[in-house]
Amino acid sequence: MPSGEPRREPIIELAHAGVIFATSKGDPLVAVEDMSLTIYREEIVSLVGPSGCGKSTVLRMLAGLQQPTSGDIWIGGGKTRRGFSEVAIVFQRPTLLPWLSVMDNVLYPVKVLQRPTKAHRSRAMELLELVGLQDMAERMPHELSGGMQQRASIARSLILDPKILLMDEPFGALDALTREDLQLDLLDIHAETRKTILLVTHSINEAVLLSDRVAVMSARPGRMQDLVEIDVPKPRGAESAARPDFLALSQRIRDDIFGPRTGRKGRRA
Ligand SMILES: Nc1ncnc2c1ncn2[C@@H]1O[C@H](COP(=O)(O)OP(=O)(O)OP(=O)(O)O)[C@@H](O)[C@H]1O
Repeated sequence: MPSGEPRREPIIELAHAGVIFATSKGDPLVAVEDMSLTIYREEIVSLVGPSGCGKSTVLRMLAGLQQPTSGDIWIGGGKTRRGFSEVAIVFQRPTLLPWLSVMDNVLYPVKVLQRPTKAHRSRAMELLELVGLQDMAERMPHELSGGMQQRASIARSLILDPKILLMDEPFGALDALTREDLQLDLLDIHAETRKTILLVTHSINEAVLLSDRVAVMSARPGRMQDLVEIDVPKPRGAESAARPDFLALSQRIRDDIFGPRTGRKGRRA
């Protein structure tokens, strides 16, 4: 590392982590095998790979929702999570509680722990501003579009000030234009909050646009296949996708997943 560059501090470490499920038939299913990856504080890392390769399983391990059956996981330097504030997760579907207003949904994680204070309310309002929903605080979830609901979910995920945001295909259920909008908003949210973000996505373009590094997993059993440093200059925007370096990185990831193209018609090998 060149002198003068800040030392990168690991915040997530997967060391030879694996998960074997018992299927309903009783057979073992190796979902993730020998997965090692270090993620540094304030990074955005995307996890990509073929369907069923174990991306969500890795995320669930880091969220504490799935125990590794082999290997180890460290979060924030410890083997066990120290509290709610370390990790928050955003799913593909917004998962707002339909009987609570947007403000009360954002405050919900606080309410599970204690009575929200004035400071919590003003923080919730700041977060709603951050995601562009400041005028929607008193609305009910059904009055919001899908994109707005996902913005509210992102605001809610930040209310306990987690160190790490785990996002499982967070824009996968949105139309293409809303998706683009939220991708760029996520870059703004990251610039403001400096959270470490691990993003599972099926979109190579999204991974390259948003990430510092892209971890490519092999087909099941999922292992680390490639770790791609995304050195496309920041700040990035929609126009970044036309840059030759962006296109070359996207192609490398595509080749990792599908194999290189061969022949005049560009068929895969
Ligand atoms: N609870 C479970 N019991 C048994 N098998 C499971 C369980 N959860 C996941 N699997 C299997 O583990 C493998 C990995 O699943 P996972 O959802 O992690 O993959 P993924 O890469 O996120 O998939 P996708 O890209 O399609 O969302 C799949 O074959 C899946 O069927």
